Amino acid sequence: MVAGNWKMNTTPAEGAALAQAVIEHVGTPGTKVVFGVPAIQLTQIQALTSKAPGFYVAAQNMHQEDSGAYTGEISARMLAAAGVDYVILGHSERRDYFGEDDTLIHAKILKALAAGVQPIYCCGEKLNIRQAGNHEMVVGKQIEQALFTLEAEQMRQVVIAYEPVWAIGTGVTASPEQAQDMHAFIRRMIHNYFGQDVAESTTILYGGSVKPDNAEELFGMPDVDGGLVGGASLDAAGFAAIVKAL
Ligand SMILES: O=C[C@H](O)COP(=O)(O)O
Repeated sequence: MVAGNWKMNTTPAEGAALAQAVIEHVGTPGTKVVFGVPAIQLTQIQALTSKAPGFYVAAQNMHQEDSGAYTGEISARMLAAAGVDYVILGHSERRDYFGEDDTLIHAKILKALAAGVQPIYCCGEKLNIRQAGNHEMVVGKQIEQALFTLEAEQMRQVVIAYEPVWAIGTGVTASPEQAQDMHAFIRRMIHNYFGQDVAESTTILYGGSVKPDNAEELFGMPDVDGGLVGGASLDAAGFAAIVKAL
């Protein structure tokens, strides 16, 4: 899978043009291609992807309750009813700027699964944690808290995105070996808790300064199943090149 996270970029007109251009550049993809778009564009991009085999649409966030007095929020039920396929949960920007922790993210994951929207669960360590050599401990705890009460059948619906925070939007990407080591660690954790079958079928994406010129090397690592792409997903030709690298 290659998922683009547009974050808070593009107007509806710009978003429609971007998605259309990517679809034209890529043609029929040999992998799943996901557009993670601003909420206001979900129905519009869904209308495009529903006619383009291999393309899907993702929300960038949702609320953990079904409905109620939560001004400004969107529920999993609404996403499902709008035909949204995936929802990005636990992105480091949600954790840092909106105070989301793994208890809250876990609640959101359960709601998304119950509604039939597949979570793309983001985890990853900050630079000081990596420098102290504690990255496996921190990411391990994130995985455990967010995912380790799910049933195996629920876990099969979850996509994991490992995004070292120090690589997001910085131009500094993890080396292919650093990405592989962490992905293998995450897959071992999934294996130990959910068993081999689930571990092998779980898609683990790498995110953090993925660009057309480093995608092939990163995606070439055995446990890297694709990417969650931020900045480079806003350029149609560049994003298409990343899709083709996979
Ligand atoms: O969700 C995507 C990540 O935050 C990566 O962003 P980036 O590719 O701009 O580093």
